[in-house]
Amino acid sequence: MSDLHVYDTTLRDGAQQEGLNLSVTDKLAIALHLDELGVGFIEGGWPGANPKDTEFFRRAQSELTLRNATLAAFGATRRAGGRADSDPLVRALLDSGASVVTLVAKSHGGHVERALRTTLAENLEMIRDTVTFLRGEGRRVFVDAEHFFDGYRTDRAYALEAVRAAAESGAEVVALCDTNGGMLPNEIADMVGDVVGATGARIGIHCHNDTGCAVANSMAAIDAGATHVQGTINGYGERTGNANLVTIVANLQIKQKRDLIEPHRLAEATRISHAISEITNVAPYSRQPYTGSSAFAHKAGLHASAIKVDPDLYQHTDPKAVGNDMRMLVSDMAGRASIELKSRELGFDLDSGSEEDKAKVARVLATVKDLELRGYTFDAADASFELLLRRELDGKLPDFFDVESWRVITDSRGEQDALSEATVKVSAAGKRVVQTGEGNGPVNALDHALRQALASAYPELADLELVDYKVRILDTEHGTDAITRVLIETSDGSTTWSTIGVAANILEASWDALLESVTYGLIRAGVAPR
Ligand SMILES: CC(=O)SCCNC(=O)CCNC(=O)[C@H](O)C(C)(C)COP(=O)(O)OP(=O)(O)OC[C@H]1O[C@@H](n2cnc3c(N)ncnc32)[C@H](O)[C@@H]1OP(=O)(O)O
Ligand SMILES: CC(=O)C(=O)O
Repeated sequence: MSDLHVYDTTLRDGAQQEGLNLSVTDKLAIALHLDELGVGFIEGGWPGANPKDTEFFRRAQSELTLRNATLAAFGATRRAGGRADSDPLVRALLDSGASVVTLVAKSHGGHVERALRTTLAENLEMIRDTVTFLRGEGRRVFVDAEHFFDGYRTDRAYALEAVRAAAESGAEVVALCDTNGGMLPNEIADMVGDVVGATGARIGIHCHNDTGCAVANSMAAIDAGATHVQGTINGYGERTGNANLVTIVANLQIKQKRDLIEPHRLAEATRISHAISEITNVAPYSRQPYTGSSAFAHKAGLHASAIKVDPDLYQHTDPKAVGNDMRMLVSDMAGRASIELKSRELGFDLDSGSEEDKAKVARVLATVKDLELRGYTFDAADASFELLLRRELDGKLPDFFDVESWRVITDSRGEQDALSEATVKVSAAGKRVVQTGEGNGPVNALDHALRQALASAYPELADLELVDYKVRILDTEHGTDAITRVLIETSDGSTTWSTIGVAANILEASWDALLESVTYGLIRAGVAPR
């Protein structure tokens, strides 16, 4: 295994992201995921700065069993003019019970004078005193040299003195921080190379993504001699975020063949990245390198036709290495190969080379292109594509129910919120049902009425839930005559699927998407028409 430290700061710097708010229980759960991923260090927060982080470290001592990682407590050097042994925040670091303490220290002369409002000499003394004290108390100490690169530009000698002060006092690592995130890879490489040579200290790197270069900057620093890298899961962090640690690890491990974490752990990266998104309640970024749902999704027909021969022709690596999957997207950019591969993904073999299969593929392709011209978008509605495919292959879909009519009214009374009421008339399992349903909007009311009407024939529908509803007006030049596209996302508790409806009338488009959602749900549940 490589001796490069993989240091995660999701629970501290990641939690500095706007809108991201973690409870102690959330933090404990995320720590377990990070440990499973195989990171070396987990920075849990700043004990003493807020009761939540203090509580996290208290509970971690009895409730958190880490198999791979070491927990680190983050804090600052002692206050100017004080003493480390009596500084309440430094003492809180000791009380946290963490065996590793990471101290943020100033390394930029301008910040010392303007933000700390103390002298350059006193700042060096704050570093020495705090590191020495914590080392004396048996802690491993890492130092985060804040604003290092900006400081190096304005006063290289002082920036290096700060690194030496930390290292000579016993800091095991001095992580150079691009705190404002404004650096570029070539500058970082030069500066890190210089610091490694000039100080002999073990150097780490901590980058923010304000230039969109956080990962590239971290990689450049490692190339230049850094042996400790900090980052966060999903690139969470203040402003535009921190370096995405999974991207860095995957790059180093897959592209540069450095053994950082065991391959079976890297193969859990996509699942863990998404599991952490669930806890943070921040929607996963689909275009995230390696772990995003679009990271290995292919839309263009030419790509699909080459991928049919060999996936490596249009993929930089095997998605399985990070636990992701290749996906085919079907749209008006599809070709025959896209349909064949997507069908295979859905469990239909249209790839035999027979004339019959070729004709089916051509028919599906023509239908997709025609519908896309009329406003459909199947790459966002996988379930509707599967229904289209089944319709084309079997001639029709299973005859679960017949719709006689539907109607919806919305009324507003005085100060009360507007309420919608829908009536649907359907036949299923040999019975005609007239059912009303209420909702806070017309689609919600239609969804309730439809599923209640079908409930006795298909109790399986009770598990379905409409989780997202998106409307887009196409061709807005025509004002109210424009076409409406509705995408509905439905969940059965374990899986979600998307269906589409397109019509001049928003309710008709919504109704069509709802019917597809229910039909797909019944097929998925393995139900036969009753
Ligand atoms: C670059 C980074 O992201 S570092 C991590 C930043 N994270 C956070 O700030 C989140 C947690 N912070 C907090 O809860 C609070 O800011 C606390 C508890 C740390 C301090 O709160 P307060 O005592 O109310 O001080 P306040 O936040 O206004 O100012 C910070 C103080 O720390 C001092 N300080 C800043 N950096 C350092 C440092 N590296 N070493 C020592 N002191 C420092 C500042 O000069 C200021 O001192 P002052 O009170 O004498 O003016
Ligand atoms: C320490 C830290 O988070 C920074 O300088 O960005």
